[in-house]
Amino acid sequence: MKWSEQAWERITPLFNKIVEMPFNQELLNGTLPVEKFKFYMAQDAYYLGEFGRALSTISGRMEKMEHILDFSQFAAGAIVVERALHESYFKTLGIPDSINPSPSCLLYTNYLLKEAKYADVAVAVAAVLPCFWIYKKVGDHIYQQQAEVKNNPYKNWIDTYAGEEFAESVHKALTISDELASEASAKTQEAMFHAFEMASRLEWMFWDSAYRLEEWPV
Ligand SMILES: Cc1ncc(C[n+]2csc(CCO)c2C)c(N)n1
Repeated sequence: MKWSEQAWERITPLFNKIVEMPFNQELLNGTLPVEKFKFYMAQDAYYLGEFGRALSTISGRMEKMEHILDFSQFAAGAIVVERALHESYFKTLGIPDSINPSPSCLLYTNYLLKEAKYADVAVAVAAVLPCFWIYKKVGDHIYQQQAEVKNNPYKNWIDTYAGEEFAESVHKALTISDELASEASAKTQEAMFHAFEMASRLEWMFWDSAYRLEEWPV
């Protein structure tokens, strides 16, 4: 079995929980309170900037030229999405430009930046993979079901993760993960599973924190 197939098996119970989260259910049926969507958007803009930085770091650590190019294209993709958010949702929803990251957002981005810089590069790739793969799977799930929902105010957002271009990036990220895993020691493969599971858990926390409008306790 491929590394990625085993990795998905490990997070399947968590993925099922993610799909059932109130944030995603209400996004899908269009009833998500706009305050929660705004909070999510603002935090996601911060996330995307840091995610782009982590992808650039990984790009520079890659051995194969093709992988350097792939990861720099992923990095550019994340920043382009961030820019698009600013041009569309930030203006229409009135989100301020300066964003303080929530505890969960900061935990997630700092975890990715730490892995990108200090972990074995195969482990760093495993840490950024849930961002691609879980969004693709959640996006596909929501996209299929929302066809029945009329006038969903969140339709444009849902559509961004159901596109062909995004599907291609996910496929590339998966292929690279499996290639690096096949060249890695058993110990490194295990560390890759751990990073993949940790980042998947942090994806759950990111949605949960948006739904709770998470604040710093002090
Ligand atoms: C918390 C959070 N996690 C994942 C994504 C999805 N995502 C953002 S950029 C990118 C790759 C672009 O090349 C993907 C898959 C998100 N938006 N927010």
